[in-house]
Amino acid sequence: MAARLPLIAGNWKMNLNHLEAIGLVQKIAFSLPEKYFAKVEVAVLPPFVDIRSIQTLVDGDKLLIKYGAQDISQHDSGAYTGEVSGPMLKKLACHYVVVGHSERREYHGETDAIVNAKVKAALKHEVTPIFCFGEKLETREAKGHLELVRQQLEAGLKGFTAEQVARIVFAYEPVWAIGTGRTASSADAQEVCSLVRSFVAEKYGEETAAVVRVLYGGSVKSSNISELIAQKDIDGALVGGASLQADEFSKLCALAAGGPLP
Ligand SMILES: O=C[C@H](O)COP(=O)(O)O
Repeated sequence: MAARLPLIAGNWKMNLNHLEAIGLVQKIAFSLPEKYFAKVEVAVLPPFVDIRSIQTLVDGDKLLIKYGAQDISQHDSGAYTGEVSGPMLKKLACHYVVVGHSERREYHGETDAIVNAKVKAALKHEVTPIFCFGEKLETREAKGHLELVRQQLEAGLKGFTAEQVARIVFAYEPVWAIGTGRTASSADAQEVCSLVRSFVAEKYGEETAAVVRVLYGGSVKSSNISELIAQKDIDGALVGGASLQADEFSKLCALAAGGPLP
């Protein structure tokens, strides 16, 4: 199986203005010297208004930290008030964009079809989509999580070729574990991440399945990252709350890199 570099992506959600963003990225960069980046890819996903400042910092100081956005429009341009397009993100040299986060699905009515269109827009403009999916608590309790995730994958990937799927980062985020302090057990997370890889193998071939990265997200912290990342099919984490604290996030990234702690 091809080696997959772990990815730790910090989704800041609606936190930190552009000045605070600069401070946080500087602290993370200071804590994580170059040697860590050979073993883990580190990305921050700030609010749109912070991205230009982070780009300037990363470029100016030649930082190895990557960055991206939390959403993308399915359209390239036009009368879509409040939206930000793929070409705009590309121009800011964004590496990643989160698509289909449960908070967008829940609060902004994003359907699987919209998520599919947004993943497509990201791929078109060469910004790597971090495609999110996952079940709510009632589905998990009814043991319907594997079927639901399969449906979300079918719908989200509709119409894509194996070459396109190979460029997607998958993120399994059980909604009941987001911001609740309740992490899925590593076995539960592995069960779904393994399903994702099998699904990709079945539909797009073993080679594609071997290269795609599958992240887990939901109350990931420095205290649980090692166990999660030790699972065969978990290639990193999408981190919310813990990505807002420089010390905690740097420690988490260092552990994902296999240490030593900064
Ligand atoms: O995108 C990140 C996830 O929603 C996880 O957030 P959390 O780490 O605060 O639970």
